[in-house]
Amino acid sequence: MSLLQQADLVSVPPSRQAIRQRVRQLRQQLTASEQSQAASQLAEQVLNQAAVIAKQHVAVYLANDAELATGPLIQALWQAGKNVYLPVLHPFCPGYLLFIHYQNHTELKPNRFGIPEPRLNCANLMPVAGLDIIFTPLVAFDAKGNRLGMGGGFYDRTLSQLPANSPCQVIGLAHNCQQVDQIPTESWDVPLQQLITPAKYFDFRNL
Ligand SMILES: Nc1nc2c(c(=O)[nH]1)N(C=O)[C@@H](CNc1ccc(C(=O)N[C@@H](CCC(=O)O)C(=O)O)cc1)CN2
Ligand SMILES: Nc1ncnc2c1ncn2[C@@H]1O[C@H](COP(=O)(O)OP(=O)(O)OP(=O)(O)O)[C@@H](O)[C@H]1O
Repeated sequence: MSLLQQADLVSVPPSRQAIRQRVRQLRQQLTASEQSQAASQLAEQVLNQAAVIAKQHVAVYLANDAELATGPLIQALWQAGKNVYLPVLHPFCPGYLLFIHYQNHTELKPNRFGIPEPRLNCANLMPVAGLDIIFTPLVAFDAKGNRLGMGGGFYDRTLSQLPANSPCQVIGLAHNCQQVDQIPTESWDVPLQQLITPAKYFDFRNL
């Protein structure tokens, strides 16, 4: 075995920042047709899950940075009669998200990251604990359900508000190429219970 190979065996696992950079680059290389096929497959996968069928209040996101697109999923959820909510950056509690009811006619405005979000309106606000499912975006995940996001801690902070015995299910959505061997975790990370890619359903509970 060469010295180079030996060095490889003891090499430190990639850092969170290195994983972010590599996986963001990988998903940005998906073609427009791969993206749109993935988005349609996702909608089909999600609507077939027992975990989703009986649920009413579902938080989704609008894709940014080559994330798995949710257009077809949102249409399918609406068609199935579900209430759909989108994350909005909290105006007074920095780093937290609020969830706002999203309907066909809802006006959207880009937030400071350029991601479209509904206007804040108390009448359309759903408390986190009132959601049945929160579909989260993410940059990378591993086989244990660890989740790495864009680095703002928005979902980690917001999900940490859920009571320990909450029936709300936290389900990651990602392209297949976003799975990595191992994510180095931090104390504040909120792991995923389930994750859906266009090809596969992962259940990380009772691992
Ligand atoms: N689609 C989607 N919506 C979401 C999230 C997300 O990850 N995806 N978020 C999940 O938390 C929140 C927003 N968090 C974000 C954090 C960083 C960047 C981002 O693009 N960062 C740039 C630097 C931009 C800047 O500093 O102005 C970068 O890292 O290149 C985007 C969203 C709420 N909504
Ligand atoms: N529950 C929390 N309370 C306070 N700070 C937090 C909490 N969760 C995360 N943070 C802070 O947020 C910052 C970013 O966290 P991290 O890199 O894990 O975000 P991320 O998972 O990539 O992003 P996101 O959750 O928005 O998708 C960290 O500096 C961390 O200290």
